[in-house]
Amino acid sequence: MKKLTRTASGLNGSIDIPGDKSISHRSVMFGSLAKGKTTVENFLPGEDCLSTISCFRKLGVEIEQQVSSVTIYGKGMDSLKEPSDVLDVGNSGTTARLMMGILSGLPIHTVLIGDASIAKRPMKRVTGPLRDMGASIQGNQDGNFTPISIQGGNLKGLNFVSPVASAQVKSAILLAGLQANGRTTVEEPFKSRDHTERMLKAFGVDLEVDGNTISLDGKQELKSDLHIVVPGDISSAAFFLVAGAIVPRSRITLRRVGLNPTRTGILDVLKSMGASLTYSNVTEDGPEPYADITVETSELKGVEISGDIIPRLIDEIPIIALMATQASGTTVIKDAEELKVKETNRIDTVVNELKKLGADITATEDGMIINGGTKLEGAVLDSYGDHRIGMMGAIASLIANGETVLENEEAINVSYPSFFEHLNRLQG
Ligand SMILES: O=C(O)C1=C[C@@H](OP(=O)(O)O)[C@@H](O)[C@H](O)C1
Ligand SMILES: C=C(OP(=O)(O)O)C(=O)O
Repeated sequence: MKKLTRTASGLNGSIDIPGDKSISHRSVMFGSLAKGKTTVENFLPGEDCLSTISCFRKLGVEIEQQVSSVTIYGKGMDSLKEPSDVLDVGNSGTTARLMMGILSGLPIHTVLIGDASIAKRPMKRVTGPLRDMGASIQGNQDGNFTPISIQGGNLKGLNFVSPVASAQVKSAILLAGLQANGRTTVEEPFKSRDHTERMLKAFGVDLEVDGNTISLDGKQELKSDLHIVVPGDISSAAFFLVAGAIVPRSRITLRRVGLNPTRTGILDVLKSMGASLTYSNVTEDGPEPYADITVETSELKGVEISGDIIPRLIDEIPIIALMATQASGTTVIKDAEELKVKETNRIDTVVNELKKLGADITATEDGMIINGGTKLEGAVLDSYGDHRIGMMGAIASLIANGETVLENEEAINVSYPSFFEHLNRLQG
């Protein structure tokens, strides 16, 4: 339980945004599949990414980790060994689904488990197509839920049209395709984050991207000796971007924020709502662009958020909803039913927690409607074990009258272990 209070003097100063979670996971995964050494700088030492390291260590990969510096001594895909223990993905959907793609291509037997939240997240979206490629997969409710066991190997390429815009689905199928006989193609309805495509290319994989369709030939090797610099996670920066915009008398700079266009929906929304943002030190020479972003207290107005922008800001919807409570007019969020299958049902948990603070917010089938301009009152909030709901509550406390209590705040360690340290620094 954490007691939090309103910030009187505004947020000021600057922080280095910790490494991107999606890119950190992939650096360990692809480094483990490559032959040779991969070094990673600004790795995110969050619990989710530590789960990925632990899974690959159990598969026999030597990985050194000192906080945000990681070295992976890969020996190629064929060297991954059948583990004597289950692989525990903890709270991480990305670890679960991408691992399933990798494990399906290997001639070994593995069992994947996770925490109580993972046990409720649908896996058929990956186990279905992986079975079609030839993997033998068992699991609760016909392979939809963990525990899931996989006997992989001897896959054939697949032409897969995904019903959801999901980078986890896309990546899982491509990682299986990399080990399959023949060509694999994945098409998605809208473009989801493309870190897998960018990093596989950096590892020397030949892959073709045509709009929302990605194809690759199987039996390709990943080249090694790569040094990966992970940019700051825009999904973590989002909490402070919104805090800077809604807390009176604020001006903060967030350093080296990743600006991959498949992730910058939050910046488009901040801009259309009227937030003041300035960019400096823009760096575009690596596979992933990044920059420093300065945000100041701003007058905000409500907007509609729907369609192809949704996958570009899916994890930012909780904090966008809080921002909308402080904007004039109404904000409508549509086409976001994927929120229901995250660490919690984020339509329900966002609406519940913001209502406790006095917000005028209504859940809909595929999103929420927020009437803004509300003065929030302190309340007892819960993260429900969902890091993003916890951080939304902590940022809300900065503008709510009186005291706010946050239960289960430790969930924040999943993606942002230094969150409260950064918040204290900006509070001065
Ligand atoms: O591939 C990834 O790293 C992720 C993809 C997204 O999930 P979906 O693929 O389920 O949309 C996102 O919500 C998650 O935080 C990370
Ligand atoms: C949905 C998330 O992650 P994952 O799917 O990897 O658990 C998230 O970080 O908000």
